[in-house]
Amino acid sequence: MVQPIAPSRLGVGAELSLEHVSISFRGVHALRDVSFEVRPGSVTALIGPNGAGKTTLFNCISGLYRSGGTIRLDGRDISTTRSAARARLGVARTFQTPALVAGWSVLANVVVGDCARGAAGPFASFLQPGRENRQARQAHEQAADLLETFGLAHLSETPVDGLPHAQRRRVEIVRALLPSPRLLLLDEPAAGLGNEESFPLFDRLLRWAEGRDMTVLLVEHSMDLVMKVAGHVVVLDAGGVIADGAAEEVRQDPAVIKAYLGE
Ligand SMILES: Nc1ncnc2c1ncn2[C@@H]1O[C@H](COP(=O)(O)OP(=O)(O)OP(=O)(O)O)[C@@H](O)[C@H]1O
Repeated sequence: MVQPIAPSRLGVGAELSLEHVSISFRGVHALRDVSFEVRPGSVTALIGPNGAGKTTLFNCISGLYRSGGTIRLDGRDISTTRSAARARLGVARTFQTPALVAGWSVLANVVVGDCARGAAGPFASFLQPGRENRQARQAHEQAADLLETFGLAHLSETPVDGLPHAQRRRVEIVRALLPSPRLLLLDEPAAGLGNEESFPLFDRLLRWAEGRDMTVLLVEHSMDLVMKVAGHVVVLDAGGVIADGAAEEVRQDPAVIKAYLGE
């Protein structure tokens, strides 16, 4: 099922391309020789049993971990680019457990996502007085629009602390969308949600993404959600890719069934 891509073709026309990505922690090979591509505008699911290396791969793509191998965004090698710079290039992510700032309102937590757009550096406000204010105002307006789209407008001024899990999850996704990322990495967005919550959330997300050229890479344990939204599925097991293809094919792949269910 895993069809190796010829090295000369790697990265051509792909939004994200991983070539021989590897990382070890004190002798444990969390990722070994991971190579696959994600097409522009697609939704790709990254699945695999617990400990397969999915979150580690997200940490490598977003730049939290430095891995071996090559990571390309739209053909550009970002393997040694710092995580803040990757964010400015359009890589956004969410975390397995929503990482929100305690004590801050929903709106404030979303507006923080705008820092990924601060590409101009510290001299920008000196060279263009008023620019920061304009940018902050724009970020607030866009955040308010997104909160409306995702059904959170009525909670705008509410501190995030007491919100139910499903709403915290939505706030984190909205924050990741604020800078209009080109590549969105979603780490288990349906964890703790039933289909009745995660399906409408994805309907909104995919409707929002239409016409925005956003590519989504999704780590997800809910196969219901994977089958609903992902055309392409990559399966990791023990740090290596064991399958890479169309969702329905991958689901029937004996190597995948064995990885999940054992012999
Ligand atoms: N910072 C780290 N230090 C040491 N080991 C790590 C570190 N990060 C990940 N690992 C190890 O790498 C392996 C892969 O972990 P990872 O969290 O990426 O798996 P996962 O597929 O996301 O699992 P799950 O589905 O349970 O979230 C595990 O053996 C884990 O213990």
